[in-house]
Amino acid sequence: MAQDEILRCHELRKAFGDLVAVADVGFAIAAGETYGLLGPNGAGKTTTISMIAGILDRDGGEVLVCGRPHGPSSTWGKRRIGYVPQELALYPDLTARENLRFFARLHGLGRAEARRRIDEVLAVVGLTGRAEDAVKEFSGGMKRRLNLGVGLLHRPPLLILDEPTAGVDPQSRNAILESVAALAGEGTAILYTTHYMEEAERLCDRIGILDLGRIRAEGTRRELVALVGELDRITLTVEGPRVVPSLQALPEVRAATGHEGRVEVMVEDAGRALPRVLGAATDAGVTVRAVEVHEPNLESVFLHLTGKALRD
Ligand SMILES: Nc1ncnc2c1ncn2[C@@H]1O[C@H](COP(=O)(O)OP(=O)(O)OP(=O)(O)O)[C@@H](O)[C@H]1O
Repeated sequence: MAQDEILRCHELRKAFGDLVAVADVGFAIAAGETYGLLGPNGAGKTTTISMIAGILDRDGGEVLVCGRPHGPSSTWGKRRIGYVPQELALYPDLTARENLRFFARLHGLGRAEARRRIDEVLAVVGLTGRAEDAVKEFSGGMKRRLNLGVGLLHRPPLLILDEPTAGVDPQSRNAILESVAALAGEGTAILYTTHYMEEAERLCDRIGILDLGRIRAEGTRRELVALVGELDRITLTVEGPRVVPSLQALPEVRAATGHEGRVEVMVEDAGRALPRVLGAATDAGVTVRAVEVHEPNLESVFLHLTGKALRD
């Protein structure tokens, strides 16, 4: 095990009757790393993380939390996991602070420690100003933020989030994404499931693409894009002599075409190629009026790997 490895799972399997929900899933997450499980509805995300959290019996495979085997009967592992389910687990008649106090007691936090920790958690999820309000008066997004706060009370080294932004307003979504990034910055290992590719791209260091209960590919966004052979596209709006032949001569350029003052250049890595492309254009005596860079996203990777769109 790598020294800072917080989670490792392999060969996870789960069937519901004849339906194989998770066929063979494995990955590892280090401290401070955010791992995204990206897949459409029904791909097996919730089933996978429920087995990892130890709230669902698995048919096969292994889960190690901080190096120790973990399962439904392991309280050692559960103390190291903060699991935030899709469904809200809050008492609507209690205030935010009272809810947190209740769950802090369940975690066995002492009175003084609980008070300190509740204040910290309220700040992390951006609800300090609403701490004394009853949860039934909260918006859906605020309830989701409090739900996240409950999962943080015991300072778990591993945080598991099941589509934490599904159906929340943009302000709460942003607050949740910022909280998650801050927690990762403090060293928490985060397992994040989503079918929003923008969130996976923004938050996750590595992404596993899950389809029909299997991880079809894994890596950083750039690695995944490279894996399926997608290229970046640079579009130049130009004035002046023909520039396409000198662009085609650059080793970074896979293809270049031009039409009516617009030149399309295909490259592997736009960030690296752009200075050379602009330099070649200037050398050819061309004035560049505008530059646009289009990087292929995870949606196209997903389509490539599975033949279907992420969102139905
Ligand atoms: N308790 C259950 N009994 C029977 N089938 C189940 C059960 N839980 C999940 N399934 C099925 O297993 C498959 C995977 O479901 P799962 O909830 O893990 O997917 P998901 O990727 O989390 O999807 P979503 O984004 O909709 O939550 C689906 O076909 C689902 O209908």
